[in-house]
Amino acid sequence: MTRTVRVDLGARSYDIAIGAGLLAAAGDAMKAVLSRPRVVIVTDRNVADAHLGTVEASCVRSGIETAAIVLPPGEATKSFAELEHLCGALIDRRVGRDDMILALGGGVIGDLAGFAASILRRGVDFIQAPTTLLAQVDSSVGGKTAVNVPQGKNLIGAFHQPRLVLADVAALDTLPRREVLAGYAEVVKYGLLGDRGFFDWLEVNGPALIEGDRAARIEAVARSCQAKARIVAADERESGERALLNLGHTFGHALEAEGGYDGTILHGEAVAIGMVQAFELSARLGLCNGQDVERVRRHFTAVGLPVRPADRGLDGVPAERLLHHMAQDKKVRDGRLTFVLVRGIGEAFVTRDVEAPAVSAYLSGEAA
Ligand SMILES: NC(=O)c1ccc[n+]([C@@H]2O[C@H](COP(=O)([O-])OP(=O)(O)OC[C@H]3O[C@@H](n4cnc5c(N)ncnc54)[C@H](O)[C@@H]3O)[C@@H](O)[C@H]2O)c1
Ligand SMILES: O=C(O)C(=O)C[C@@H](O)[C@H](O)[C@H](O)COP(=O)(O)O
Ligand SMILES: [Zn+2]
Repeated sequence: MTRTVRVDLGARSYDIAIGAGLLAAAGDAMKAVLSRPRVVIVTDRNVADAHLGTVEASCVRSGIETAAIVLPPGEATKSFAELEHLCGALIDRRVGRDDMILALGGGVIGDLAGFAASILRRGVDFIQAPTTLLAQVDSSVGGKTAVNVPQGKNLIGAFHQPRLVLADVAALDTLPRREVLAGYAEVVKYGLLGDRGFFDWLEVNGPALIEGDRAARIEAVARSCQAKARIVAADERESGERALLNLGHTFGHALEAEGGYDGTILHGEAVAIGMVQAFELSARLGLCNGQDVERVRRHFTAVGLPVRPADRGLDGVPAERLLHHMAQDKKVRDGRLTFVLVRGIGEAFVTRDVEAPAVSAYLSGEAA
């Protein structure tokens, strides 16, 4: 059975369909949002090998013409160079304002193709068909699109909402385990930021979900999308509450920049470590009790996620270097860092009241 979550954004509202086998029926599902029967599919080599044929065959059955652009896999593809290459390829295929771009892949493809769609001819529609757990629970929803630059993550981008999201959990059957775990970190994020009951549920059901249990995956994707859809509908452009979705990301993005986007550390792994750090800093500031910090650390460790920079060989990075990366964070206001901290599991909040020396002391391992 397909579950549907609506993202309520007035004229830019859209549905997220969640179920098993949706890629095989993508043609019919997309028809309602196409101006003409043509879709240009942007994907990466791994996803093309596993799923492109299924989507193309479905489009043929539905009378939709397709063209495919296949990019290299990995975080390095979310770059200016690949953006230029992709825009050129879309223009060569004469993609116009009445065409539809289909982002078929993980967060890298969704963020890059979505950004290309936002700037091509000043805006072309796109559909997200997320094929990683991370993309199904997070990146395909909410309209943040971007590329990375050497100075930091997602620093060049735009808000551009998709017209439809097709989250086929059957596509996750071919996803490598390390990628499943990285996506799982963003699932846990929803529990940690605002839903203690969901975290309780994940402590019980997380291991089965990771092993491939379909029902658990559908439930986790649907609950995550419901949480994200509610926050995005309330604060589309991140002027307030949406910043909660950045829990763990101020620390995590600094680690990713240090890692050089070469696979040393995956986004979800950086977010897992970053969330533990947000809990540890909160406890150090007297905001959160130590039992909740330990519970988060224990759950991540139990499922096989990293909990400290050393778990990905990123220990020993000087605190000043990490703070230098954090100074590029999009949440900085008036030169002050903004942190998402916690009063406990399910109780995150946004604050500008943390002084850089306190963060530096924590990152340097100085006694509290
Ligand atoms: N826009 C947002 O709101 C948002 C939210 C969270 C993360 N992100 C971004 O998402 C990116 C990470 O996305 P990701 O974790 O999906 O990584 P990814 O897109 O790099 O995909 C991970 C790997 O899995 C492969 N893959 C994808 N689907 C597959 C499948 N079904 N079977 C086999 N292999 C498959 C890919 O080729 C790649 O090698 C980061 O750049 C992060 O910043 C954006
Ligand atoms: O959708 C959001 O808002 C998020 O913050 C979701 C994050 O998981 C995601 O990694 C996002 O791309 C980070 O945004 P950024 O603005 O910090 O680059
Ligand atoms: Zn993220």
